[in-house]
Amino acid sequence: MANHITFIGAGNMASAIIGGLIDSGFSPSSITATSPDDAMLAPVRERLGIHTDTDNNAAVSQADVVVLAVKPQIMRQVCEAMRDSVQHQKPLIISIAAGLDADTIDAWLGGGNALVRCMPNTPSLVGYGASGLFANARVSAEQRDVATELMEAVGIVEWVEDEALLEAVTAVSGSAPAYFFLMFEAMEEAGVKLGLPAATARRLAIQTALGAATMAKQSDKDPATLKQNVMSPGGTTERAIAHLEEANLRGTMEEAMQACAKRAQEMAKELSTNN
Ligand SMILES: NC(=O)c1ccc[n+]([C@@H]2O[C@H](COP(=O)([O-])OP(=O)(O)OC[C@H]3O[C@@H](n4cnc5c(N)ncnc54)[C@H](O)[C@@H]3O)[C@@H](O)[C@H]2O)c1
Ligand code: PRO
Repeated sequence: MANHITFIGAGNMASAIIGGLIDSGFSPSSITATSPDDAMLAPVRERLGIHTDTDNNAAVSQADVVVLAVKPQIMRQVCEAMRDSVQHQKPLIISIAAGLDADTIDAWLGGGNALVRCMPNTPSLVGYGASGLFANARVSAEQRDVATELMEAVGIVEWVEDEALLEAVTAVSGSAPAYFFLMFEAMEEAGVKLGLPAATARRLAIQTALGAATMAKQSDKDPATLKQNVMSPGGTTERAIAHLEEANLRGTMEEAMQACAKRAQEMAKELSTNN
């Protein structure tokens, strides 16, 4: 594992990853998080016991891993302002920013960097994250292991060898928590129309999703078989599933995920040229 990890940005995703690292035994004294606003850093410092700094360059100068966790729209200005310290220190760079390709970030940091691009998701906050990772040619096998260990602290990790596949990862896991939250909203609304109190419908829907996901993860049966096991011939589930198939749920999911991946592509273009 790394000796010292610096997080540039101390927001939702950075706090989630830091929390996971500490829970998995990484020493808080080996972690620094930065933000220009010390008022944002105080709760992180107090809750997690890590170092904080309002100076990105000072924080980079002691790190062997630097995680870029600021919003994509300000990434260029943040990277260019710490270019000299990155070039001097040569840490492993891990960017979790959506839609910014490895070469663009590397160039903003002065070039020649070992850089991993990561697409995490918000369930990292509760240790159930799913991250897709891509390494540029300068990343060593040991640095890959460091990145894997870092992101496995908050969930599962899948490496892709073609950077463009991070767009697919964004569609399948990065943005996908929102698809399930939409499903919870819809199920709660429908449950209320069927007469249940909203809180009851919500609790039942969420617990059912948790149960279904846990079964799908633990079972050696594929999702189609698990689905079939719920569907008694001529029964209630068969009727509901037939309705979802007729309404083209599969086609709608495909279109939504294509739109997501396309937007990731557009963002990469917009952010690398207009940033
Ligand atoms: N939220 C998601 O679902 C999600 C999923 C995948 C990837 N991401 C990526 O994660 C990154 C962070 O997202 P987030 O949701 O944690 O955002 P956030 O707004 O919660 O956190 C951003 C942090 O950056 C800090 N910051 C601003 N300017 C800075 C500067 N000059 N130097 C250092 N820190 C600075 C802010 O104080 C804040 O703590 C983004 O690039 C986003 O694309 C987010
Ligand atoms: N949230 C970010 C977005 O919606 C990136 C993946 C999840 O752009």
